[in-house]
Amino acid sequence: MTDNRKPTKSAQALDTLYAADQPRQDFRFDAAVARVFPDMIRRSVPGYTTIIPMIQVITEQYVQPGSRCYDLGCSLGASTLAMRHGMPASGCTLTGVDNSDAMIERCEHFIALDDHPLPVELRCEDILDTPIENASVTTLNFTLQFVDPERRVELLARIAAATRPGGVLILSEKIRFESANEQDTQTRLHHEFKRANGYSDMEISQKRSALEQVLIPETLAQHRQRLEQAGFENIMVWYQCFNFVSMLAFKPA
Ligand SMILES: C[S@@+](CC[C@H](N)C(=O)[O-])C[C@H]1O[C@@H](n2cnc3c(N)ncnc32)[C@H](O)[C@@H]1O
Ligand SMILES: O=C(O)C(=O)C[C@]1(C(=O)O)C=C[C@@H](O)C=C1
Repeated sequence: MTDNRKPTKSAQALDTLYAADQPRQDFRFDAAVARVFPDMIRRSVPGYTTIIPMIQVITEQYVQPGSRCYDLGCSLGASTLAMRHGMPASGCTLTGVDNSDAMIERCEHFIALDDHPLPVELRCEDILDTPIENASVTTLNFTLQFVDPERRVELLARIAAATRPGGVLILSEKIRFESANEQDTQTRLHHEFKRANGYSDMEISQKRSALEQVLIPETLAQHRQRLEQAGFENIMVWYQCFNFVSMLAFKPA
C-alpha cells in the first residue's frame, strides 16, 4: 500500500484538526479546514484520488459544443480543474460554486496557477441559488450530502431541467446501507482506511461526531429514486470504494 501519511507536496498543510481532544462542534468548511483540505480529503475519502482524474475523462465524453459546465461545491477546485482539462479551450463555459469564502479565496489561487486557456467563473454562493442553464456536464463531487435533505430534490430537478438531452450529472456521495451488517462492515473498512492514512482513533471519532448532523448520507436506492424523480435516467454507479460512490445520471436524449 502507498504511504499516504505524508502530505503529497511539502507546501501542503497536514490535517491535524482533530488530533487534540476538544469539545464537540459541528464540522464547517471554514478557514482552518480550507487550509488543510487537500490533505484531509485525500486521506479521508477512499477513491478520491481516482475519482478526480476520472471526472476529466467523463467530462471529455459528455461535454457538448456551446454548452455550460458546472462544478457545484467546488472547494479548492480539484474537480473544477479536472473538468477544465476535459473541456474544449473555447466555445463552452465552466462555473465553480461554493458558499465557503475561505474555499473560494484559495480556489481562485489554484485556478490561477493552472495554465489553461478556458476561463473559470467562480461564484461564492449557495448552490441552491445558482442559476443553471444550457448544461452538458454538472458535477456534485461529495457536495449533495451537505445539502438539507428536504431541498435535494429541488436542486436535482433544477439541474435536470437545465441539462441538454444526452448531458450528464456526476454525483459522488458517502452512502449508508439498508443492511446493518453492511453498514457496520463498510464503516469499519472506511475507518481502517483512515487509520492506514495516519489518523488516530481519536481523530476518527472526533471527526465522526462533528460530521453527524452535517453530512447526511442516504442509500443508493434513495439516490436512484430521487434522481429519476428529478428527471434523470440510466443512473449508474461507475465507482465505489467502501461507503463512497460516484454515479452518472443522464438527461434523456
Ligand atoms: C467535500 S467538499 C467538495 C469537494 C470538491 N468537490 C472536490 O472534489 O475537491 C464539499 C464542498 O461543498 C460546499 N458546500 C456545501 N453545501 C453547499 C451549498 N449549499 N452551497 C454551496 N456550497 C456548498 C462546502 O463549502 C465544501 O467546500
Ligand atoms: O466521512 C468522513 O469521515 C469524511 O471525512 C468525509 C468527508 C467528505 O466526504 O466530504 C467529510 C468532510 C471533508 O470534506 C472531507 C471528507
